[in-house]
Amino acid sequence: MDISSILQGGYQHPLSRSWQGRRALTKSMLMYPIFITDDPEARVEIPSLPGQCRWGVNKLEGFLGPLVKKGLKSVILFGVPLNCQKDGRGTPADDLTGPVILAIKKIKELFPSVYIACDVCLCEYTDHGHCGLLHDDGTINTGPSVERIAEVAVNYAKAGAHCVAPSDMMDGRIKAIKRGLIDAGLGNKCTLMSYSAKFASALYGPFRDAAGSAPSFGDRKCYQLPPTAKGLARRAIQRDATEGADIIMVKPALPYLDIISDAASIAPDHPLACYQVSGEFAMVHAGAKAGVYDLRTMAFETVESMVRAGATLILSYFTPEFLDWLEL
Ligand SMILES: NCC(=O)CCC(=O)O
Ligand SMILES: [Zn+2]
Ligand SMILES: [Zn+2]
Repeated sequence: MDISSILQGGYQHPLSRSWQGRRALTKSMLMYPIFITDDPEARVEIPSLPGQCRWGVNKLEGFLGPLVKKGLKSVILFGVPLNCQKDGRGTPADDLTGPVILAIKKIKELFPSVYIACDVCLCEYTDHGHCGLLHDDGTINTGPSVERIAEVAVNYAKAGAHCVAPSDMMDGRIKAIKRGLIDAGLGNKCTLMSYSAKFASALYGPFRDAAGSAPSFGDRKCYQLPPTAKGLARRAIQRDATEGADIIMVKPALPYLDIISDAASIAPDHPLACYQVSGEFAMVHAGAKAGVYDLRTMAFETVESMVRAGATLILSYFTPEFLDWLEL
């Protein structure tokens, strides 16, 4: 089967079907990013992300149960391995006994209605903290990086993930992952959500504290997009749509509303996601704490601006609050 022939990966689940239409903000448009660590009993607060914790798999029932009751529809999992041997190729990423694969299975068993996406990247699992494999001189080695990232994505899909979401920004990974899913018989069973336009932003700081994924040297400017690069973002969105992405994502969200709007016109027939990242969430909280505005009003204003720009799916740490605030 050819890559461009596969559409069913994007609507195999009732929730991913709902993302194929456009509407006002509802609970089903929110995807909650959660951090899973390898101590099964962990519940460790993340100081820079108010109200967010690193969770062990044995705590997921107590954590997610009340949210599912309030209408939580989907989560995106980030692995935070603290007790594993990291190496140059991110071997622990798809360890069958690692936190992500265990959490996929646990959440499926406990909450079969919850749609499970997995962030796919190597930075949490490599000893150098970069998102791909490196040459000896420290630059990205694209071919083997793409191969490894596709392997991890397919292994998450095999473990039962409804959606795999590569955030590494290596050229060619969307095509390779789609090919890998098709070859594994999962092309029509797993959604491929591409972090297509991921900018090298100052807003990822709290996430890097949470996930322990700051690079040990250098930065990510050679693979994440320069904040001024509207043209590159448009080309990346176009390319990923052509390479077989089922959902396009823009990240961060608030400083890049123009890119969200561009994506909506470049790929009008795809669901469009945006990620209100850790630094955006922390900013909304900090402003509210300083008395600049009301937290709830500002949370709505930011997320509704993303919907207005064209987003149909929003990854947000405010998801638990929105489940209280929204009727539907
Ligand atoms: N792949 C995830 C990130 O790089 C950061 C997200 C955030 O700052 O919330
Ligand atoms: Zn990464
Ligand atoms: Zn990342």
